[in-house]
Amino acid sequence: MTSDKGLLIVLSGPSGVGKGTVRKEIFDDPATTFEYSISMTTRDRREGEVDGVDYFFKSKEEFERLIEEDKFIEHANYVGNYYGTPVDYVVETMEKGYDVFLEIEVEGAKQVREKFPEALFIFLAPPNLTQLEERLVGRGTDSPEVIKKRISEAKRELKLMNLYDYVVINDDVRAAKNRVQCIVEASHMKRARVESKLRKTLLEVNN
Ligand SMILES: Nc1nc2c(ncn2[C@@H]2O[C@H](COP(=O)(O)OP(=O)(O)O)[C@@H](O)[C@H]2O)c(=O)[nH]1
Ligand SMILES: Nc1ncnc2c1ncn2[C@@H]1O[C@H](COP(=O)(O)OP(=O)(O)O)[C@@H](O)[C@H]1O
Repeated sequence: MTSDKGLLIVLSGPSGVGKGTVRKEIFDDPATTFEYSISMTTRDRREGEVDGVDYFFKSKEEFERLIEEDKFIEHANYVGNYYGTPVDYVVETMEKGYDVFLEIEVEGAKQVREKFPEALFIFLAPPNLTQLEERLVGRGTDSPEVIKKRISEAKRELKLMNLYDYVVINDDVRAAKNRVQCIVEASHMKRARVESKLRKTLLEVNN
């Protein structure tokens, strides 16, 4: 039985759909009880970002050494930089009984599914491709060529959404945050019900 262990929650989806925005909304809510796993990356620190808060910023050499040492649950090369989820923090936090939340791109989520099939996988989807493109343009961080590439990548990624446990449409940030929180609550209730049934069956078998 695993009831003492925390749940691993994975929020993923195409670039520009609003993963970072929804994640921030979730963690700005004092009612949120899950722990955020801070990723490691080799990308440059942006203005206002703090090492150890937004990311652990690493050199390429250091990141590759950590890959060699098997220190990641998953890692991916995204637009020329490495991103990865540190294994120790996630495992230790779940062992203590806390839920751990990952906000990662689609390739990384695929790797997590292989290692933690019991995790909760939530795909954040745009209301439509036009709005996805508008968000990428509106964010102002990518050139028109990069946006074109991200849209074509998004079309491929959207086809994978049926592999997830839940799809949340990010039409409104607050609504999407609420949906994610409800899904986590529901998953806890479902897990408790399954474990209670298992316990009953075990009692019957043992008597
Ligand atoms: N696979 C993986 N992806 C990550 C991780 N951390 C962040 N990402 C994803 O990497 C992508 C780029 O993140 P970032 O450079 O912060 O840019 P932005 O989110 O597009 O502003 C986003 O889709 C994040 O969800 C991680 O540990 N592993
Ligand atoms: N529900 C929403 N409605 C309108 N704009 C949104 C919504 N969610 C996010 N955005 C905007 O879309 C852009 C991309 O969001 P971001 O969180 O950076 O995406 P991701 O982390 O998935 O790449 C940002 O400019 C953000 O303000």
